[in-house]
Amino acid sequence: MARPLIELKGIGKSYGKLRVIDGIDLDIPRHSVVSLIGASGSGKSTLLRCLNGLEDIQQGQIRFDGEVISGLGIDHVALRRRIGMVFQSYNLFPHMSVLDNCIVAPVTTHSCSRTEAEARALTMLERVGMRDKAKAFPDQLSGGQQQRVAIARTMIMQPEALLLDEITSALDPELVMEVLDLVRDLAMQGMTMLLTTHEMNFAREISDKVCFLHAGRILEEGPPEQVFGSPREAATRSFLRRVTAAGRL
Ligand SMILES: Nc1ncnc2c1ncn2[C@@H]1O[C@H](COP(=O)(O)OP(=O)(O)OP(=O)(O)O)[C@@H](O)[C@H]1O
Repeated sequence: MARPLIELKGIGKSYGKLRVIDGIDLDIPRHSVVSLIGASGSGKSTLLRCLNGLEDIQQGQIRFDGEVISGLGIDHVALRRRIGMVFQSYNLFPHMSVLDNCIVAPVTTHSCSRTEAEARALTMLERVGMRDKAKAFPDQLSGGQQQRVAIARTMIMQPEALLLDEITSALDPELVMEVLDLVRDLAMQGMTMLLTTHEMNFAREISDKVCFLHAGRILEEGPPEQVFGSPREAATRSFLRRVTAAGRL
């Protein structure tokens, strides 16, 4: 069997006495989409942040394409080129045009020349339907458009995997679909993705595997039809009842 692109083994993470990640094992095969679901505070974002080195882990090991990427002596700049991350708040630089936002990382990390970065950025902006806004500034864009630019900006670094942390949570409902459509396209093109979402129907539709996190552990994982259709654990059922009542499933 092919080696998973991302392998988490026995991951543990605490903030002081608060145990936030409590022994997580997870394999993410290349070209697959894995969704983390669970109540607020269950550790979903923290796990993503541990993966691209924004947080240290205290136990366990993370491998990316077989290479250990947790612990001391890791080049996080190089790592973040390989593992892109998109956040709930788009984090675009307000004083820079869309195009400049997209080229700032490749140019400052010298991963390519300005000319090449601009060419790549325009191609990527075309792909996310934002090429005509290349000269616009972030405050001239809707939230959905800003998030599409943020995704383009990450994709320009040609990452091998994408971490998406609640990328539609800050959006008005009518803008959610345009961002989810883009993520769906990336999945169809074979991008490996680990995402956290409160959009259960989206997780159900797009994921190869869904993991239900509860108090820092993966309490249940499986194909979406199993986790959503016939959850084994009482806590999963209770969570799904709550999201159904809230109209999210
Ligand atoms: N920097 C920090 N310092 C202290 N505690 C933190 C920090 N970041 C997160 N936590 C705590 O860790 C726990 C897990 O937080 P995390 O953001 O990973 O949850 P989550 O499942 O992503 O929640 P949500 O769905 O609300 O985004 C929470 O109890 C949170 O308060």
